[in-house]
Amino acid sequence: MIASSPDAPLMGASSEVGRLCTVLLHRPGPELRRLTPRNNDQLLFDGVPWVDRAQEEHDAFAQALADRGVEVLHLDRLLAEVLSFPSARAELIAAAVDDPRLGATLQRSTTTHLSGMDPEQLAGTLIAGLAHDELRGGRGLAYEVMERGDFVVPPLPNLLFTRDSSVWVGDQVAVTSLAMPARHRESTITAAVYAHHPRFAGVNQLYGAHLEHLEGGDVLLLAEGVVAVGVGERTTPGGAERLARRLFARRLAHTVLVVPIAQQRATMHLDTIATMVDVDAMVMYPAVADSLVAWTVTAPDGSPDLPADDADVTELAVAGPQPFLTAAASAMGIDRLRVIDTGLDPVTAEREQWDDGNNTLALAPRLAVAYERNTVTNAALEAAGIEVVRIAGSELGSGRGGPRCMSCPVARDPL
Ligand SMILES: NC(=O)NCCC[C@H](N)C(=O)O
Repeated sequence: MIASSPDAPLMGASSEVGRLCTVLLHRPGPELRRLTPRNNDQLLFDGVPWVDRAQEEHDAFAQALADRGVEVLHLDRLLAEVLSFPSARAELIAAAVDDPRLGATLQRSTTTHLSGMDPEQLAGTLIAGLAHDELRGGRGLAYEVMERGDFVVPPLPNLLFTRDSSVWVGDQVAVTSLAMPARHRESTITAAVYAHHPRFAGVNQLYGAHLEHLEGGDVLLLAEGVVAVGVGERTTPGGAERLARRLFARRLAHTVLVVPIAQQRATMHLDTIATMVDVDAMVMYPAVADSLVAWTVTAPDGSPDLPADDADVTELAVAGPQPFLTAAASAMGIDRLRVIDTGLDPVTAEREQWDDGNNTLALAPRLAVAYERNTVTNAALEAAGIEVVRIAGSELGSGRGGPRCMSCPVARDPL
């Protein structure tokens, strides 16, 4: 039986750079072995990774965090633990078969199959998926018509990128609403873990998987009370607006900067082009540094008591657009937000942006984890006084995500 620890540290985060205390990771497993040249595009990978090496790289990432005093939580273990609770099992099995491809008969036989599993097996199957030929006792028209290699329950190879399916703001957690069909089910897992695991007992959920699309990679906590939200391929303006209302209603932020980003794979999230490495510094793709703009959203004047989360009648105050760097510095109350460039020349910058050179994970002010391959960006970071913890990512990077994407901070010290 699992129990919450009375010694568990306080949870929550109010910045990108406060000392990282606890982080949620997911070690890639059998779900990555499902990737083939036929399905990798649909499953949002740019290739077919060498899984053993990806696991070694991830283990080294987790170790680098642990070596610096960070408590590492593993999503698959938390999931297996909550699957000992009947309500969590029922929720997650229902989510796994909630797929219009299946039809009622196959949904029933899949539910029966999954219900017979112990928590460990069920956690493994919810993540790695269930192929047609692994389903004993499958029935129904859809089952007959499917090919042997088809998935009754598709795998979740992008669970590796724990950043996107939940994000903490203050002491609350936003379970997000992922835009791409290949990732929808991920947030049913994070929602169940936060709702049922004793470790998170009493934590308020700030957002939900059924709401407008919002992904954690688009949410940057620039400073206490100041949240930047990228809108583009993944997060919609509607998602940014809903999050802003909720942050204001719960007094978790006073300003939300809404930042349009190009709707393309290379810039799928705001954290693919910029991340914080110090209280007043970001590493940023230089090609966007001058053109990036922000709309500044604040709670309406004279509303000290915003009534409830979704008081949709409340008009938010919206100003802009302004250059992002100007709007951010002003909201953060600093003279200037310093920018460290990814790359040196435009071609190197483009290559290192693609390889997640901007996607750093700060462990504390001026201490960040980065992929070793981005040598020019890392040298620029060091020249600017940032200590860089280098990790290998040749295989992990084939999913197009770096150290920030692969981590969800659960607790950071306040600055
Ligand atoms: N925050 C991030 O940029 N996460 C990386 C997500 C990569 C994943 N293959 C995706 O396309 O969603």
